[in-house]
Amino acid sequence: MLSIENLHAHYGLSHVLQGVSLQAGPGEVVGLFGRNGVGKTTILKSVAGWVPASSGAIRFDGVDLAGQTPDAIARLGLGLVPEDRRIFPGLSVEENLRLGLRQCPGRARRENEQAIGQAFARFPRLAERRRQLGTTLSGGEQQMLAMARVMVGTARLLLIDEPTEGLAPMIVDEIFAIITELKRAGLTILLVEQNIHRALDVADRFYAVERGRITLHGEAASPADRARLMEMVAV
Ligand SMILES: Nc1ncnc2c1ncn2[C@@H]1O[C@H](COP(=O)(O)OP(=O)(O)OP(=O)(O)O)[C@@H](O)[C@H]1O
Repeated sequence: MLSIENLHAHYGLSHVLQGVSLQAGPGEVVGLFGRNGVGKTTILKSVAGWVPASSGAIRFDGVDLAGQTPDAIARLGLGLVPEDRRIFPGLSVEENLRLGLRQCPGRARRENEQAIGQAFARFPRLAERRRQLGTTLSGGEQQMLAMARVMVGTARLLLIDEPTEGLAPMIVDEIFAIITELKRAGLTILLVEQNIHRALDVADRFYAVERGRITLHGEAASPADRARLMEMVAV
């Protein structure tokens, strides 16, 4: 479904991704782990077209994503839930949610309304606050809104960047419950998460990143692979 081969990316002269290769199959949850600043976010942003690849290939269902705009990539069915959540402060909760519909311009209005209805049914807290400005939401609610916004589109692959960062433990549970539900619904997910144990409980496989390279990959269910990962990311 997603295949990244020998991806390189730069910020100016800084060579941030130095030959990343990874795969995610249909319906898989794949964890992406590593210390701060090793390039995890840049991998997600390259896939979503927010950061251009210097070289290498990114294919989604066989389609080469090179040179495509973020909007075009989103319309192919790739949804990025960024770390900073990108909730528009001047827009209401519902207006923020409806921005997700821009990714499916050809879809019937009735289907769009159904998707909005389903999102509000799934996130009753957002439904209660639908007319409030996005900025009045708590961090957890903003994260839910960011996830709901990609869910109302036609995304089949979600790229989720540190969804539980800065959230209280109870809300973290809720976010992981949502990710588990998305997995059950058959979505493919590439998940960057500092809370490695929790992420491994929902993931099928994982990759570890060090200085812009993948240095380990393994099965989430394998105690030996988990032990190797924990050894590597331990400070
Ligand atoms: N817009 C940018 N311009 C220049 N350098 C950047 C930019 N964004 C990130 N970097 C640098 O690129 C490197 C990789 O950053 P990236 O955010 O991909 O890492 P990360 O593994 O996701 O880390 P974190 O967990 O801190 O988000 C870091 O050294 C970072 O400082």
